[in-house]
Parts: sequence; C-alpha cells; structure tokens
Amino acid sequence: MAATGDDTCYDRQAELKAFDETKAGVKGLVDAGIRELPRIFIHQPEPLPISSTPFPIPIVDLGSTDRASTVEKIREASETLGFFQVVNHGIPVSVMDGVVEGVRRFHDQDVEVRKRFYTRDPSKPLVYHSNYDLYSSPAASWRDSFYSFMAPTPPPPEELPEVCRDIQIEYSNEVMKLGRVLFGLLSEALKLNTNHLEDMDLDKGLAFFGHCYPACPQPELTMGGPKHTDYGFLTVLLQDEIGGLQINYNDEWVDVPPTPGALVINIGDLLQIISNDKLKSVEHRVLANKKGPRVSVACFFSTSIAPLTRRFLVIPLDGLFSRSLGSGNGIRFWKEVWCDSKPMLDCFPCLAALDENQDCTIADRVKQTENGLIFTWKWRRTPRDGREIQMIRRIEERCERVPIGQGEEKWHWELDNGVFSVASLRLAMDDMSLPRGGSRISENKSVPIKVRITSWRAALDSLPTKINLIRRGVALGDDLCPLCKHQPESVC
Ligand SMILES: O=C(O)CCC(=O)C(=O)O
Ligand SMILES: [Fe+2]
Repeated sequence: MAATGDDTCYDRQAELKAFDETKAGVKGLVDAGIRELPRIFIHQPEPLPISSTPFPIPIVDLGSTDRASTVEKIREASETLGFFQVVNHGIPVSVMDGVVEGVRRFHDQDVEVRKRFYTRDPSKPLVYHSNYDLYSSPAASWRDSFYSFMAPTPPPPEELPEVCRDIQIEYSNEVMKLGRVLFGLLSEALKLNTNHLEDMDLDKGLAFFGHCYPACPQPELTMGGPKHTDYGFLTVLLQDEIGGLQINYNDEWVDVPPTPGALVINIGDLLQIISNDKLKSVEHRVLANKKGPRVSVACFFSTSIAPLTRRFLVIPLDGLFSRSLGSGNGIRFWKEVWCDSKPMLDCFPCLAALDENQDCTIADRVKQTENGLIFTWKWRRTPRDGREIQMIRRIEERCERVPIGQGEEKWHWELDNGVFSVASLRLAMDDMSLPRGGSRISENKSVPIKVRITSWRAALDSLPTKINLIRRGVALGDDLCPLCKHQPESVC
C-alpha cells in the first residue's frame, strides 16, 4: 500500500482488523520484508519541533548519603520535567540486562508461539498484542508489547512465557523494592512523612510492560509510541541502548538518551492529581527507528484492576462541569490552568520569566475585540528573533483556541438545571457505575483539583459533614445542615 498520510478514503477499520488478526504484530510485517508502511501506521506530522540543544535529564544517585540533596533533586525534576534518571538504585546490572534480553527473547519467538499469547482480553495473565489502542488511535504505532500485572497478585508463574518468566518475576520484585525507596523520597519531596505515599498504597500495584520497536523501513512517517502521559502514579523505565524516547519540555521534544546502568523515572497522572498538581505528569513519545529492534521495559505503579488499590480508580467528570472564561480578569495568565492541562508557566518558563509581571491576568495580556484577539505583551526586554518569537506565536495560537470573551469567569454545573449540590455530584458519580465501595479521582485536568478531590471524597463519603462527624464521636449540638436547617447534613 502506498504511504500517503492524507489518504483517508479507505476502510481503515477493515485494515486494522486484518492486521490484528494476523496476531503477528509489527514484527510479523518486518519479518515479511515489508518496505513501505501500511497506511494504518502513518501519523500526521507533529507540530512541536525537536529541540536543537541537548537538555540533560537529571541523574540522581540513590547511593548518595546526602539524603536532603537527593530529595531536593527529585523534587526539582518532578516539579518541572516530570522525569529523572536514577543510578545506584540497587537493581543489579545482571538483572537489568537479563530482563531486556528476556523481553527480546519473547518478541523473537516463533510467530506460532507468540500467537498463543496474542489477545485484547485484559483479564489474561499475560496480554500480548500490537498497539493497545489500535482501534481508537488516529494512527497505529510501530510497536508490539506484552504486559502482566505483577502486584499485588502476580499471575501463577506457569502462566507467564517460559522464555522470560523467571527474569520477569525477579525484575518486578526488584522494581517493587525500588518503588518503596522512590515513594519515600517523593513523600519527603512533598514535605510529608517518609511513609506517607506507601501508606496510601501507591507502591502496591505494578504492571510490567515489555515493549519491542522493530526496525522500521520509513521511521519518519510513523511513531514508535505516540505522545501520551502515563496514567498511573510512577513509571520505572529501562531502555536498551538504541534510544528514541523524547519528552515534551517547553513545547519542544527533548531526547532522553540511554544512560548505561540508569533507570528513567517519571511521574504519572495519578501522582500529579494527588499531589495537587505539584508533581508533573509530562507528555512523552518514542520515535520509530531504522535500527532495531529497540526493547524497553516499562513498569507502572498504578491502581490497575487490583482490588487492594481500587479506591484510586478514575472517573471522568467531563460533561458535568463547563467553564466560561469571560474576560479572564480574575485568572492569572502564567500561573493558572486555563488554556491547556497545565499553566503557561510550565509550558513556557523562559517567556514567563521575561514578562514584567508574572502575576498578570489573562485580561492584562489578551482581549477579545470585534477584529479578534489583541495581545498586550510587556516584556522586560525585546524578545529575541527565532526561538522566543516562535514561542510567543505558539502562545498566541493557543489563546485562539480558547473562548476568551467578556465579563466574569463562570463555572456551570450541567445537571439539575445548573444548581450544584454535592448530592447531585454523588448521584452522577454513582451513575458512572462505580465498583461498590470504590471511588475514583477525576482525571479531567481542566476541573480544579479542589473539585476533583472533593468529588472523590464525596463518593467515599469522607467529607466532614455533621452526620460523619457525629458518627466519629464529635460532640455537636445537632446534625442539621447549617444552610437549610431542615435536613441532616450529609452528602446523600
Ligand atoms: O519505550 C519507551 O521508552 C517508553 C514507553 C512508554 O512511554 C510507556 O510504556 O508508557
Ligand atoms: Fe509512557
């Protein structure tokens, strides 16, 4: 099939299905000697540029005896890049090399053996397939993967592939130990007791992914892994020597080159949420490569489907709230989330530093007029041609995509004729088929974190309502709602 990215007149679903049904993955295409990419793999060109200047991803020495400085490095990296690397982490090199080889062996097995593991049923002890989002993503990526949930309840060893089962178990056990160390350091970075995140069970669920990125005949047309953020709490990534991982920093793609002996650690969405957006879950992607196969092992500390950690599952609140910005008078241009899932300050720190007033509001910088948006920039010095001017253009393009208007900012509750109550939120959440006794934090980053946490606590019925306080032995005069003074104060 000719490689034409804009050719949309074809039965994409049928081609995806045909590819999936081979159960041979991308490796099967490569083994068949394919020279042109099937069109299901062709990605639209990526708007963000690749950084021209190398940007070092911090390396943290976990063997250091200076704990305060280790915590500080982790805090700084987790609050800005969302990524750092660790060395002297306690996982023996032989185990690291062994697991990379084990994953390679799995993907190198005869196609008939691989096919026996090929499935999209997440309840299987080991799931092997190409592109977990094959049928939903705009373009498939040049990658095959297998995964298993290794904690809290690992699959019976005999259900794991013989070629890598021992090393998969051994490496996962090592990552679990490292997880406890990292969550201890991250707790301290958040100025909490060392055990805080561990006591919240963040280190209890682990998913093991063994990725393979076969050599690609036309790497410029596709991706090894599309841009995404990791959903869980924390990811421990081991990559082989080929490279290709990039993170989005300042709206540029920055390489995370392989460092021998190091592991790449990154913050996931759930840790960003429960840290009140202090720690950052940052977008990343993997380039396809002519060299290869590239192998990586990504271990995700996450809620998974594990019963132990189910109370952290996520629900979408999209559709329940909507926001109109108004003129943006009360919203700080650089420091608040209003245009994207993170503040402008995080996306463009250099430009924010150039602004005369980092606390300026949206209305100070952008106004909606009959002729479109008017920008009023106030820089400490004239922005330089090239990169700075390009970044200003990018900000202006972003602003065009949000409805800046007139008047005050407003949040609208979409249910119950716009009258918000915790009870209506609770009902809406229950409607979203929560598992019994469970609750989920919304991952919609445009909803303020306080609303997300309050919703989550409401669903757990852990808000300090009068009924709950009395139940816990707090002596109160009555249990009546202080507003209506008729009904007991509860979330029901
Ligand atoms: O293979 C890599 O380097 C990254 C994989 C990744 O980002 C993921 O599995 O979420
Ligand atoms: Fe990832």
